[in-house]
Amino acid sequence: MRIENDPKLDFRDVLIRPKRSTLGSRAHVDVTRSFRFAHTGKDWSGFPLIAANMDVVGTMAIARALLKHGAMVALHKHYDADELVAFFSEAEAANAFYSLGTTEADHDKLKAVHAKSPITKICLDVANGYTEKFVDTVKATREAFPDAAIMAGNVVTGDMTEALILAGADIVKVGIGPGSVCTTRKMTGVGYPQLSAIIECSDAAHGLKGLVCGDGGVTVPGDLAKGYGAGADFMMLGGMLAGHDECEGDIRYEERDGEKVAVGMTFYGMSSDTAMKRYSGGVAKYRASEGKTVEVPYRGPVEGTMQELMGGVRSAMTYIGAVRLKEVPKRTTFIMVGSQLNTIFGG
Ligand SMILES: NC(=O)C1=CN([C@@H]2O[C@H](COP(=O)(O)OP(=O)(O)OC[C@H]3O[C@@H](n4cnc5c(N)ncnc54)[C@H](OP(=O)(O)O)[C@@H]3O)[C@@H](O)[C@H]2O)C=CC1
Ligand SMILES: Nc1nc2c(ncn2[C@@H]2O[C@H](COP(=O)(O)O)[C@@H](O)[C@H]2O)c(=O)[nH]1
Ligand SMILES: [K+]
Repeated sequence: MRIENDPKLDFRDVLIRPKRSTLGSRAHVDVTRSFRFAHTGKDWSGFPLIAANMDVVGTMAIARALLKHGAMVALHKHYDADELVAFFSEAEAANAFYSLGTTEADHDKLKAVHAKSPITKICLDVANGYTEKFVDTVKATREAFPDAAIMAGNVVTGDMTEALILAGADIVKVGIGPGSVCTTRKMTGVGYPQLSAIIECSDAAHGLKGLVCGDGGVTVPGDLAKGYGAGADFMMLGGMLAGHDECEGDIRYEERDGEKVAVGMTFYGMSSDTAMKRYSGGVAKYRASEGKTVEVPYRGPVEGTMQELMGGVRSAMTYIGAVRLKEVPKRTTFIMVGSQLNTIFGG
């Protein structure tokens, strides 16, 4: 047994210190980023936010809505091949990742879809990115799809970030246990505070010209700015994008003044009982669920939430004098805090 003593931080443990700047308006900052993917040499630019590959938010409708802002989506894994073929032949699929795990069936489906509609972005997603099997899957996928950008995870340490990039990933997905509907830390005791995970993994990735996506744990728009400040090239969001018209969750309605109004929407982890019942016929005997099922408030079109998220990032940039999103990590000084929000009137 060993104990590591240096502090490891979560989003809530820090704030960003303001800095003198010449920026006069939040309209004067540029939130787009341009990247060259290490393995394909191809360029991408846009707003580096990715909707998580979860049933409720990793949807084709979210992809279409986010594309307007140059943002992305990792589609959930449960569309059938025909739907995927049709979607990936649309222009709206430009910023969408095809997501899959490590099973043979997953990979056969990807090949079948790719043969009809070329896939240019692949998200290899498993709960535990530390297994040999996963590294082998990344290598095999890189060989089979030399021209596709590959995002792979999840991991939380520099060593494994490097291993996945060397195996063929362009983007490493970072986060074990920070998610809004995640119970991995509670069930297993395993995890890593998300801000530190992003700082350490991005440092490792950037040394190899790789990129990272901070996945999970964003609870307020400010966490997005902190993630970019910590070095995340992309940030992935689940819960913050749930509850919208473009989602695939069940809506709950209430009668109000004789009218039926939408009030809530289901949202669940991909390792929850709900997901396992739906896709695997239940929870296997030797494992426990590692996700929750919750109801989030119904929030209308995702457009409003995107404006809040992007507006928060723009404002953060003016506070630290970053004209372009790329400058944010260089201009970020985190200060450790005992409390970050005044909750007298709620969160
Ligand atoms: N970022 C995070 O913290 C987490 C994210 N998730 C999300 O939920 C999805 C579904 O998760 P889930 O169904 O649990 O598994 P996955 O889809 O990740 O993968 C399951 C495969 O990995 C094997 N495996 C080995 N160790 C583990 C482990 N500790 N946890 C999970 N699988 C393991 C499983 O074998 P076997 O079943 O035989 O053990 C199975 O073959 C994930 O793909 C991910 O998107 C889930 C948990 C954590
Ligand atoms: N441990 C679990 N993690 C999960 C599960 N389903 C999804 N996830 C992870 O959460 C993020 C989204 O986080 P959020 O805080 O933005 O909501 C997602 O991308 C996955 O990595 C789960 O069942 N268990
Ligand atoms: K995910």
